[in-house]
Amino acid sequence: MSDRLAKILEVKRREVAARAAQRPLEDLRRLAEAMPKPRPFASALYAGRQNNSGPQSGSVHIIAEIKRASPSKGMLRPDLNPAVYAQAYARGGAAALSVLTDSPFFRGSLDDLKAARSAVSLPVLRKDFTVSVYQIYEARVSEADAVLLIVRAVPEGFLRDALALCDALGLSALTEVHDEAELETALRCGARLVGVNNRNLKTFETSLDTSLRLRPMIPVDCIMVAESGIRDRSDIERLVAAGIRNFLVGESLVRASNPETAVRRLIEPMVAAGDVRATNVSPPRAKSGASHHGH
Ligand SMILES: O=C(O)c1ccccc1NCC(=O)[C@H](O)[C@H](O)COP(=O)(O)O
Repeated sequence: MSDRLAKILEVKRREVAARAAQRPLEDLRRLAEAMPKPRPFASALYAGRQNNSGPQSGSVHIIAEIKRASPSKGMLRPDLNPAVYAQAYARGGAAALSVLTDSPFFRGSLDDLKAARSAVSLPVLRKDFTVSVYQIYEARVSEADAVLLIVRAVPEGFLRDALALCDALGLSALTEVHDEAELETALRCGARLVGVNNRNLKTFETSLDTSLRLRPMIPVDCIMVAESGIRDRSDIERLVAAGIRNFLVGESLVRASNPETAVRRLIEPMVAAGDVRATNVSPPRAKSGASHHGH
């Protein structure tokens, strides 16, 4: 794999091995198994039938991301305070949070995840490059409610085992794919929460067409999340029109001058195609720290 993801994975494997040398897997496993139950992550998202399309069926659910930097864009917001952002996203009506815990490429940490999670009552995804079960136990011990599993980053056998482990620990697993073959692998391994990454991890280019192309292949009993490259309301509307309801949004929220308003703007009720856009639509009222999306 001679691409940009391969370099990240090389660093990640070394990093995890170094941590495992400090704290053995067995210790971490015991701690993880004694943790209180995670917050439900998958059920905070829209789980309606994926073929139930049309601009007005179902609401928009945002997984709002916390990241200070990224490999594709460099520094985004180096002084970002995770607790402050978590509260702003929750007030804006986010359904869940995603926190980058990778340090070398995203300037994140497990402490960021803990700070964000303890500031709100939303479920939180540990966004990292999972290459070892060690990181899944680590996520649980750090109170994550969900982890990311990137199909392209791991062998199929590991993906199957990782999904089973997440299940046993009560963690949701967001299984990320970028093309048809990866989607088939994810489904074969039992993934039911599927993230379609619009970013090509070989080149870092993004195209919303990836989500539009793969959406019809997602079985109706799966929850789909469109990830990456979602800049504004018009991008959401384009994807909603194709029946997509769950979105993972990072850069555009982190860069926004007001992250609370930025989330709210993305989830405002849609008007039917052809209608004149209402200018006085009231923003949804979300209690601080709680998702307004009840299921
Ligand atoms: O964001 C990157 O540059 C990146 C590069 C390589 C691997 C992963 C990367 N991002 C992780 C993510 O999944 C995104 O942060 C997430 O989907 C949000 O994307 P965006 O809204 O485009 O920030």
